[in-house]
Amino acid sequence: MPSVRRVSHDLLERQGLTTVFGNPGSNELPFLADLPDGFRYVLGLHEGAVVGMADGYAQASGRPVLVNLHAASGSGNAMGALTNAVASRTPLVVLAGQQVRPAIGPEANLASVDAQTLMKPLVGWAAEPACAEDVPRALAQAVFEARLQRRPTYLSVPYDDWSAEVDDNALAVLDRRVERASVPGGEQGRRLAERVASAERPALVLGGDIDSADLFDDVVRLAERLGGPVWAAPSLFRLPFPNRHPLFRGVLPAGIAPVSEAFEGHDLVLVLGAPVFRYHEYLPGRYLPEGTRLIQVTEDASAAARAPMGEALVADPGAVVDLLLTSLDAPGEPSGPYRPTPEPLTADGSALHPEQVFAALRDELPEDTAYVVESTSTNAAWWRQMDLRRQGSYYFPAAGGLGFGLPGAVGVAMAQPDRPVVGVIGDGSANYGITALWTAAQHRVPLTIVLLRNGTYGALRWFGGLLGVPDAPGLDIPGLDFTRIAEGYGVRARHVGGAEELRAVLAERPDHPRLIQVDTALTTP
Ligand SMILES: Cc1ncc(Cn2c(C)c(CCOP(=O)(O)OP(=O)(O)O)sc2=O)c(N)n1
Ligand SMILES: [Ca+2]
Repeated sequence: MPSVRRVSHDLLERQGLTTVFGNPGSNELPFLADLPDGFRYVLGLHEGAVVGMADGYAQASGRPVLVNLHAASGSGNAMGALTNAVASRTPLVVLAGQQVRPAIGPEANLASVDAQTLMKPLVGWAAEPACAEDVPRALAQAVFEARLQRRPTYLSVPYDDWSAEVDDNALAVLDRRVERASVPGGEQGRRLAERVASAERPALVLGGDIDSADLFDDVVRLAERLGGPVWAAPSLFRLPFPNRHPLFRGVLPAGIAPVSEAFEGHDLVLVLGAPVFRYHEYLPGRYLPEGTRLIQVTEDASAAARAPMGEALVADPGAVVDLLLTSLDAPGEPSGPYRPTPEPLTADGSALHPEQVFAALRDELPEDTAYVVESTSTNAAWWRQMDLRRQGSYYFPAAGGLGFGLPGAVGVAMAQPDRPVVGVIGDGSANYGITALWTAAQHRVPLTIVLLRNGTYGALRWFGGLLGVPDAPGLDIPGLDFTRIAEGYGVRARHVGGAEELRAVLAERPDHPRLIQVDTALTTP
């Protein structure tokens, strides 16, 4: 009879989870034994980097990804990075090792006490099978839950289960096919189409799911058909619309009152592929202006259930976009030229203004470059200078948890080896996932990291002013040299002084990872 391990490896192979991101402990070794050909194990030196890389890889490949972590200590290290994966609705399957069952209750060393509770409420589903024979089915459930709910799942498996033998019943899970299909048909579809068609001043709000679901070009057609303004939903982690398109009004401010002000004068706000809304600063006010109706379309039932206002339709946004494009008879036409980019601001002294760095990226890198950004005081500069017009062009930590950027860039580059990938990372953020540089070097990932060094936690300086704590301690991070840190992890690095030198270096196309450090002036987010 086959072993739990053999059946589980077979299941993972059939479900396409053959790239495993991990950091092993002794509990995990029995699962890793006899990994079949075709499996690729990508080692990260810290679990935060492991999950960040897996998150980037899963987002860029559009497929669930297996993450193999050590019991409580490894799973605990992964929590911060998991907050981003939860917010970006990334389907990660986290498989953690566990002590043998008789050793869990007495809390022997490496026992993960109450393992499936440890990761809640972060993961959408967590379990520890009651017996070895149930492991293949539980693993299949973890994969299907992650894929259906688009949320990380967690499975804790005692390490002696993998060698246990299973009967033919356990093999039944190998042929399972589990899919979701939700298209608003009949009366639901007609009513929605009429509401949108009859709106006099509609506005569109687009979420990260639009980019994740590769609807980037479809929503441009829909927006040009509707003719109204388009916003990106607050707390943007993927770009859902060309940022210089004449209809694009930018990212909605993350406060209740300013969002309501933005909707003034619109009789219908159609929200596609976003929660309503992921506010940030607490700025109380009316949720919606008088006379404005909001309809949210999302396949995330929890997001639909928890929204504080408006109507919600739990459906596939892609199917709704198709429905509206078919039913709206307004011909629609391109809405004029894309907005030109302004001259980049400059800074006093030797440091560059972030806008000069971003203008160099825009001018010197190919149009299909994918950017993974984690620099929290330069968002305004970034959107003033960048001109992104392709699906999958922009990734940002979805829950604002630092430590996604650098590992995420490695993961995106591994998933899309034929696309230029650039990480734009602050000197504060870089430290939360720095060990991913080693993995990039080991796998010779073609990747450019642009390290913005302003010597401080710039965004917190700005928040300090906002919150009346201008002289908060612990905000300066002087003396970091990421060229030497990177070289220590095996990644070639250089410091560039001026804009022209930066442009010349960016124009090179190395086939290996590199880090470019540039001193930048502090700006406000
Ligand atoms: C895991 C984690 N720790 C701490 C923070 C708090 N934090 C921190 C520490 C920021 C400063 C980031 O500094 P940076 O150098 O990366 O970028 P800027 O200088 O452009 O702000 S922004 C922010 O929210 C966080 N978001 N996530
Ligand atoms: Ca900084």
